[in-house]
Amino acid sequence: MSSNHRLLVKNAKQVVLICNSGEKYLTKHGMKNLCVIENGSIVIGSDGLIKAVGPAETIRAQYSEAAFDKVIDATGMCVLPGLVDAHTHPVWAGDRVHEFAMKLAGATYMDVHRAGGGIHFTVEHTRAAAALDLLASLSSRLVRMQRAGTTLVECKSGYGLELRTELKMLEVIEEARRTLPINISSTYCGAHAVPKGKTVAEATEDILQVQLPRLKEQMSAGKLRVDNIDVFCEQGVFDLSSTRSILQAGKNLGLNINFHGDELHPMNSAQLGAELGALAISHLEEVTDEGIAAMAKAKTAAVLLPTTAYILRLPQPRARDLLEAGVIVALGSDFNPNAYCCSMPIVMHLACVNMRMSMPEALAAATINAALRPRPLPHTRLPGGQQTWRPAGPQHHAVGASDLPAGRTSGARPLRRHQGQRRLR
Ligand SMILES: N=CN[C@@H](CCC(=O)O)C(=O)O
Ligand SMILES: [Zn+2]
Repeated sequence: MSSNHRLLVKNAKQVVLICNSGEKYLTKHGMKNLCVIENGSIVIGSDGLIKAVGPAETIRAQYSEAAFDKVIDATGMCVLPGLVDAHTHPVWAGDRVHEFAMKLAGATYMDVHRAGGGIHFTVEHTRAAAALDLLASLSSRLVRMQRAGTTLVECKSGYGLELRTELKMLEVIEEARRTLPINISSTYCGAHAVPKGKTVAEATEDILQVQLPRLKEQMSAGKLRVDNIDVFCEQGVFDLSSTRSILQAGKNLGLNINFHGDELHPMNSAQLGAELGALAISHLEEVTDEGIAAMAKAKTAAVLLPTTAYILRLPQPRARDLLEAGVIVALGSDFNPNAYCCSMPIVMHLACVNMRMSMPEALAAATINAALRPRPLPHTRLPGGQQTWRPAGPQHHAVGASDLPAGRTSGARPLRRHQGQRRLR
């Protein structure tokens, strides 16, 4: 073998594969027994994709004639897949540090929200901000995330609550996606709160009749890529029925349903998500046993956010119950002006200490499971050669980010079994 390869990472004490049989997600026992190669090496081809992973001896023999642009001696080190952050609100302006004092003095999240602060405060500042300034602050936040190991991040809009600013936020996310060396899954969250001066019914109508049709236009014209639709389904925000209509309308546009549910009150969001074929539901601090069973059956992922329970002093999400029931459990930082955490390692740490997940479970939740996305069905050609996904549903298998370049992957890459592999417990 004598072609030029981009990189050889050799002699790592451990190469953590997470899984090795092309799994698209892990549950239960699969999350407890991760696949690890002791003393392993990795070859990256000139296209940036992983060409081979295996015991150092095997790779040495197979690639003895190969030339590498770069060689990293990883002796004594552990090689992990890129981390995946499944829930963030990283596009915003306006510092909410003053609310921390209010919360320490006893105000709840909804007290602040009802008093016109919280999301409303951020909406006011984000509406007034220039797109370039939002892009600059988003970029520096994404760089911080990347420095902490994140290679794929879900980014939401949701601080506009009207067409102009929601589009501005999605365009900023699109620009970051196009230009920054981090992978992004983009989420339209126009139903993050009911805007001041509107009722829930009016806000829902605006989303259904104004915002979503315009989003569809922008997507069809190839100006915007949006992957998911989100709603904050909560008492005093969007009720179950308005949540249903917005999510269903998003699904009809081909967006994956990925929404905030059962956070502060049991809303039966989990059951609704399962029924609609949601890809994921975030928070779930107040999920019921019935909701857990429905999510396990529908293969709807639970995105747990340990920073939220920490900062808001909420009950911890029921990670153990979700795991035991066989739900696909993922993790996210919930980075937002109220929970300022860019680091998935800290999120994993909190998940272990406060939610009683094991280290292998937390790693699987922050890699393969957080990269869950629906399998692309046969492409539908749109005018202009653009391609689209068919709507997600529980019948579709999820796939990991396995078509991403090496160093930007989630670890959800099918790998061959090699001698010397073992399970990490
Ligand atoms: N719960 C709703 N949304 C965010 C908080 C957003 C904000 O407070 O600005 C969350 O996921 O925690
Ligand atoms: Zn959120």
